[in-house]
Amino acid sequence: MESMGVLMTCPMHSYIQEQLAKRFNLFKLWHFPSFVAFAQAHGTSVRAVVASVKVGVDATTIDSLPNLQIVSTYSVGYDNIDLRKCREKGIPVTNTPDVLTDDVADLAIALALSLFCTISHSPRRNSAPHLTPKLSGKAVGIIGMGRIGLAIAKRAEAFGCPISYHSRSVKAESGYRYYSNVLDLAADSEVLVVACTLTHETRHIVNRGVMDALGPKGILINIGRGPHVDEPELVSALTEGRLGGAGLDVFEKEPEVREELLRLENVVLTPHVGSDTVETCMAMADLVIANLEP
Ligand SMILES: O=CC(=O)O
Repeated sequence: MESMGVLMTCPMHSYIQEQLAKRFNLFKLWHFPSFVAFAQAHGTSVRAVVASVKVGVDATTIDSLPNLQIVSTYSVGYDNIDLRKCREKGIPVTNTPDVLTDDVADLAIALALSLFCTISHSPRRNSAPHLTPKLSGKAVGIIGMGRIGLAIAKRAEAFGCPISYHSRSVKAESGYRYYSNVLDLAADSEVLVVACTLTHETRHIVNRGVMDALGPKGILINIGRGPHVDEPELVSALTEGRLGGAGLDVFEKEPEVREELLRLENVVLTPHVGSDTVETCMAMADLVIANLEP
């Protein structure tokens, strides 16, 4: 029996590519001159699409694959998949939750720690005596108290940080202080971490008002999605000293990173690598494959 046709939207970690190739009739979209050319030649063979944060699945793609039965994304976020179209066509969408939670939470803490060090280093280059702000004990506000938000909270608690959060609903069992309003959360936080899902409602959830409420000593960490933060406003706030610093793993127009951000000394940047550890990439790949197998 011929194996199922699976389309990968973009290059991913070698392990997932190898594992998919072993089991399925794998098509790599980037080996074709265009999606149209691919769809004309092989569109009817595809029964599954494997997407990632880099290249998702839009309505045109879904409409061009008449035998599509499942979209499986190699990511926890599925904001770049047209869920409405999938729902309309009865196509299930799967993702890779849980297995990457620890890595993303680790990165949020790593960004906060290295950001404090960076802020302390820049004046030191001018040889003026300067003391380091410390992370321990800082009031941490988390936007989004899902799996990742909770894992960040647990880690920050170990640093003696009081934890507050904003999310769609109160998570009473967490025992952390809930804010129904992001502005108030920011005003009462010294470190504000974005860990929520990207939706229409959470786009630019960190706007100028929130940055100003966080203030000149405040630190913003974004391990969610770039569009959660109004980036031009972020650059102004950092440049004008209205915000203390930012640790960013995600950007508004990935893979591009705004020039100004690269030049600022009070930022630490990583190129959307929250789940890029060997163990987690393998676990994510195994989950994608398990989701595809009948
Ligand atoms: O950003 C990474 C993911 O959604 O897995």
